[in-house]
Amino acid sequence: MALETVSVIGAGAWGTALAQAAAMAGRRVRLHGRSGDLASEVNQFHTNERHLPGQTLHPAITGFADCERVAEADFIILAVPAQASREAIIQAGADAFAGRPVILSAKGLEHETLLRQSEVLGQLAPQAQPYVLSGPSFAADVAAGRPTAVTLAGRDAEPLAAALAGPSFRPYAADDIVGVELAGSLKNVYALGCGAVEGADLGASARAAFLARAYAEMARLVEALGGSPATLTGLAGLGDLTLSCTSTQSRNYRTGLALGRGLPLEGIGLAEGVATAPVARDLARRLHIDAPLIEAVNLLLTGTTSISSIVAGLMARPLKRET
Ligand SMILES: NC(=O)C1=CN([C@@H]2O[C@H](COP(=O)(O)OP(=O)(O)OC[C@H]3O[C@@H](n4cnc5c(N)ncnc54)[C@H](OP(=O)(O)O)[C@@H]3O)[C@@H](O)[C@H]2O)C=CC1
Ligand SMILES: O=C(CO)COP(=O)(O)O
Repeated sequence: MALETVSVIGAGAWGTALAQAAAMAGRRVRLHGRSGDLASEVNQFHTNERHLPGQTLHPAITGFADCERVAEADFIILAVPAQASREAIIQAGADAFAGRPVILSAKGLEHETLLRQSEVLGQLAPQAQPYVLSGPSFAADVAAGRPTAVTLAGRDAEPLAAALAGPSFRPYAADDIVGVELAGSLKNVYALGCGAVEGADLGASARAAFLARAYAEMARLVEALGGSPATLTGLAGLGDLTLSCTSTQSRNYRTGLALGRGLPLEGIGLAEGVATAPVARDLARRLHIDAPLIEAVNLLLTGTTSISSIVAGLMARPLKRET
């Protein structure tokens, strides 16, 4: 199957960065945003100042203002926020995805339906060939050509990984779509928690403890939901959890930081963990999986309980063996 041209749906930070990576890998890229102004900016000035300020885009990227002609490509990358994917797929039309590899790159679970991104795609466009791209990768780093390694999961993912690989972007092929999707979504919830630990000045020891117990909790959930805990040892698991739980470049971490400090959340931008946290909590409860950190982050987000009470509750849980 030819993999020369790619349509990227969503011209935010991540869609534009992935467009850049694909162009650097030698692909011809169609970048589909919602606004005509953005398409003109990409085509005239090779920039996307709103979402990737200061970055010059590769000349092989062409901007488009709508989703109507996404099918004019060998494969598709979906890069709108998780809660907008359904709308974006419907707008493009199921036929656009039929028989094509579709790379899902949003890191979130759908509110109300509790679905993973590949399940949403499967519902709306069952003929699409789903792949999931995840791992430790800030848009600004990828777009600027800083070395980045990610996981690309799906059936026979190697050719697609090769189509996106460049000198600074290294996708590793994998099989476990469920584990990779869950890891990418859940790390955002834990990044909110780690940010709050930092914001409330609970100390580096507390943050490391949160990270380690988050990893254990994530492994329980991934296994119960049909993914492989082994996936979590890789880029999409440990890699992204570490990045997002320790870097102020992460919007989820910064959102948690602001919550921990009792500051307003304006200006931080999209934090997928806020919408995914209640979904993760509902999935865990439904499966009777012990997920105290996800419960704690949800409590934090409701704003009804102080951080010190949340922490006291966690520390007072019955003692248990570590594994
Ligand atoms: N930024 C990053 O470093 C990374 C982000 N991701 C993931 O990528 C996903 C997107 O994040 P990111 O690009 O950063 O977010 P941004 O806020 O930068 O951009 C979101 C983009 O989606 C568009 N959009 C929003 N709603 C819709 C809709 N209903 N239909 C079509 N387009 C829509 C927005 O359009 P408009 O501009 O018109 O509002 C915007 O272009 C998230 O799930 C995130 O977790 C993954 C790895 C890294
Ligand atoms: O997923 C990311 C890095 O891998 C981006 O994290 P944020 O969405 O928290 O900024």
